[in-house]
Amino acid sequence: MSTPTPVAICGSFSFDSVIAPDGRPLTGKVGGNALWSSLGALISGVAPRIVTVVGDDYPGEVVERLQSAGIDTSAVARIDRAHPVRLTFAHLPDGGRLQPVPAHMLAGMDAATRAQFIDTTTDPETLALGAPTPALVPDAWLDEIAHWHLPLLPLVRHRAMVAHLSGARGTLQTDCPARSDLLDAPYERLEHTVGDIDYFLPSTSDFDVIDPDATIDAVIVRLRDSGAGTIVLKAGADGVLIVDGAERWLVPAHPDEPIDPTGAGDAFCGGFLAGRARGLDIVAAAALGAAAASFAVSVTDPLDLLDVAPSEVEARAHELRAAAHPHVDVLQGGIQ
Ligand SMILES: OC[C@H]1O[C@H](O)[C@H](O)[C@@H]1O
Repeated sequence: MSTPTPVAICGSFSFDSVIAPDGRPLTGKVGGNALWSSLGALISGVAPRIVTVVGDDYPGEVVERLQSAGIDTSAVARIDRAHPVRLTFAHLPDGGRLQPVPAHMLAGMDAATRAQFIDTTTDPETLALGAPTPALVPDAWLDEIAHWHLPLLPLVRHRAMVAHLSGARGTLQTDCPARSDLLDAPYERLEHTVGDIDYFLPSTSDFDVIDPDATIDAVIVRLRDSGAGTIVLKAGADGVLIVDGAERWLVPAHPDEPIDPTGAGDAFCGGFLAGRARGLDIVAAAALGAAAASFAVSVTDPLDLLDVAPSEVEARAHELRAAAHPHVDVLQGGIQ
């Protein structure tokens, strides 16, 4: 493997309470899009640097274990208040996901468990408190980092970070900004930034909010008309659709019965980032991301990914790369 170039991830850490697909409540888990995507990169062979914010009740052990595993946590900022980002997810047996968990799904739980299912992200102010700001990015990194990743951020923060990092040396990949911020005028809001993003990594559930009545092709065409570069569309169990210039590829998902799908999309983004840092072509990078995601769905505690050997991820990525194929249907009706 050639020496990877340095990568950085600027996103959130969180506490998550989840209803797993089998109905089990899993409460107070450490999580966050920056945590899952960093671990996705790590098990894909590249230790990233992280920019994030943690509250004073966030377990110090998490940051220490990441640092010991080779992840640079020097730009993790501690704030003097309770950790602001708490999310709740219900993963449905059919692969769907609800966030926050609706009240009727909490009805049968005891009071202590139910109390863990408070979701702070319905308040955009709280989400922004836990999100990184441009000022937290060390100046030296603007020259040193070859590839940046921004996981989901509130729209205002996403814009500020894209503006800051598009002037940096490295390439920029981002997830979709928070869907709740796109509802009124999704294309207009995305138009501000998509032209500055080298690799845009939304999911089909983002597309459902961006344009619920349109086909996947129609959304892609519209985003491309707005200046989007390469689009890498995460489609859950249907795999990943890559639209890169005139080329379209479909990378299948590894067939797993997920124990807890929380973090899969972010682990994909981390693996994809690692693949690019390792100089892989875009299809191989997506296969690496899909392999990382398949390990993420098999754990409930993200830190269990520290026990996954990059060679295991690599082997699975090879299988997925071999099964990837050019995808022409996107021009005719999408992958739905
Ligand atoms: O990818 C899932 C992660 O994104 C959100 O930030 C949640 O907190 C969760 O841990």
